[in-house]
Amino acid sequence: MGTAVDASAAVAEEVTENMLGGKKVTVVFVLGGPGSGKGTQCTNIVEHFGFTHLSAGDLLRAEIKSGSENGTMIDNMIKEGKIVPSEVTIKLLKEAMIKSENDKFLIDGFPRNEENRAAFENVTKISPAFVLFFDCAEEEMERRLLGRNQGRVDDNIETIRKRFKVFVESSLPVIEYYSSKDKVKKIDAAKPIPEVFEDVKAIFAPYAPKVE
Ligand SMILES: Nc1ncnc2c1ncn2[C@@H]1O[C@H](COP(=O)(O)OP(=O)(O)OP(=O)(O)O)[C@@H](O)[C@H]1O
Ligand SMILES: Nc1ccn([C@@H]2O[C@H](COP(=O)(O)O)[C@@H](O)[C@H]2O)c(=O)n1
Ligand SMILES: [Mg+2]
Repeated sequence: MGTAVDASAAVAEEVTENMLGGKKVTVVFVLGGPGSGKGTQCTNIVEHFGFTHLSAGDLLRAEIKSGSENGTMIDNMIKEGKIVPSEVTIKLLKEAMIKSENDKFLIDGFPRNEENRAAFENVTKISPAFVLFFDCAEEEMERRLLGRNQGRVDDNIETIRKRFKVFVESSLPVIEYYSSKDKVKKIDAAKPIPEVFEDVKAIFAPYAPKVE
């Protein structure tokens, strides 16, 4: 009797694990300091491994452009390098995952602080398969951001310094949290782009689409 109950509980857990919008999803969090190369490598991962890339920053910038009621607040937060309240960002991520036909997601730049992490877990019940952490020195990240030339309102030296401070004080503890759960795969992101991708590829090999 005890065994039967245990077995059905295990099955139920498997069925409900990481379910969202009626599908079982795989989520990889992609973290690293501003300019560490998260977006650049996500583009490569999408091409080679069939994931959908959801950048929290891009979703927030799209929300500003859409004329949403939260637009002014988000714009002010981004200009100051501050973290937008979790409910706003999680709503955007959740909607994007449900709308997508894919079931494998790279969530780039999220969770950025403990509030992001705990709220995402509470709202979605999703745990990441792992956390990809792009490790890079501030000096190199600063050089990259100042040379990015994509017209971002936060790519100026004052905001960059604020973003570095937020990363150290609020985002590194999230990486430490997942590290304590043995979920972090750390990449040396100071290397040239193709070399970083070689290291990324080794990690994603188990997720390669099957060739029929
Ligand atoms: N390994 C690398 N070596 C040199 N330049 C790089 C490398 N990776 C990315 N870059 C360049 O650095 C800049 C920042 O890269 P990217 O936008 O991917 O960083 P990010 O981590 O997404 O930053 P943010 O958190 O600000 O969105 C871009 O101009 C990109 O071309
Ligand atoms: N979880 C997040 C992610 C981002 N932001 C805000 O967007 C800015 C830009 O993010 P990028 O990942 O594109 O660099 C970031 O500095 C924050 O202001 C956020 O609030 N929460
Ligand atoms: Mg980015």
